[in-house]
Amino acid sequence: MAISDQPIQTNALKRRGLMFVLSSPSGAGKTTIARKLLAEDGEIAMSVSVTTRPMRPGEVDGRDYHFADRADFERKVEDGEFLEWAEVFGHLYGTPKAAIKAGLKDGQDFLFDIDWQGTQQLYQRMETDVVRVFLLPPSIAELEGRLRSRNTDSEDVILGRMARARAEISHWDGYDYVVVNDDIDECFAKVRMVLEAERMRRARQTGLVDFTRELMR
Ligand SMILES: Nc1ncnc2c1ncn2[C@@H]1O[C@H](COP(=O)(O)OP(=O)(O)OP(=O)(O)O)[C@@H](O)[C@H]1O
Ligand SMILES: Nc1nc2c(ncn2[C@@H]2O[C@H](COP(=O)(O)O)[C@@H](O)[C@H]2O)c(=O)[nH]1
Repeated sequence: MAISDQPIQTNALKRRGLMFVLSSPSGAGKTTIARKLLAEDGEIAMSVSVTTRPMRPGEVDGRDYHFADRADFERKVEDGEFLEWAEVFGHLYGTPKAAIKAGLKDGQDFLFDIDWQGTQQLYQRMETDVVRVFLLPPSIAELEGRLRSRNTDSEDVILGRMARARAEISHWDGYDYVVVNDDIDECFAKVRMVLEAERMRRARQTGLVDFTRELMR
């Protein structure tokens, strides 16, 4: 059998990882979709942010966030340890730089649950690695219903999140893909399609040069 007649191991082709950003107004469902993606896709890992906000019941330090106090966070900003950072709802949130940069080189994909400010900063710094997906709720009433049924926040916090919702929605045009999260399964399927397609971008598939050279030999 000639070399070029052997089965092609396309899933073994080397590629650079990507930074998959999921943003939405608070309560639209990005955490829900992110958890499904992490459970069902073995090639993507969560980028775990540093935050100064208090831990919620059920959260685990190092898994959901790296929890830090303000002084520690500000020191990390000074030391240039973040790819991006922002203040959201009165607390600081930031993306640690070192692990992400090393992982991308090794073909690791990262999932980001960050807001529009962080997305803009990431895009400015790492444009070609970033894929930006924005989730919208089917309606404002449904958004409020989801925040309430989540049962994690006080009335004041819920009102604060609702007050910011319209401003957050106004950033929809800073994203590459926009998906309405009405039915969870449908939304998830669409988000997954975007991820699969983006993995096949020619520029990310660093193994294509050798592979096509071999095919053409
Ligand atoms: N398509 C959907 N239909 C009904 N409920 C949903 C849907 N998607 C998410 N939810 C529910 O809505 C609530 C809010 O979802 P989630 O916590 O994922 O939002 P979020 O965008 O991550 O919010 P935050 O920015 O505040 O972390 C959760 O209780 C979740 O189970
Ligand atoms: N710019 C960044 N935004 C972040 C980061 N991590 C989370 N977030 C956003 O904060 C709000 C609130 O999150 P919550 O977990 O406290 O409800 C939400 O919009 C997240 O997307 C980050 O590293 N950078």
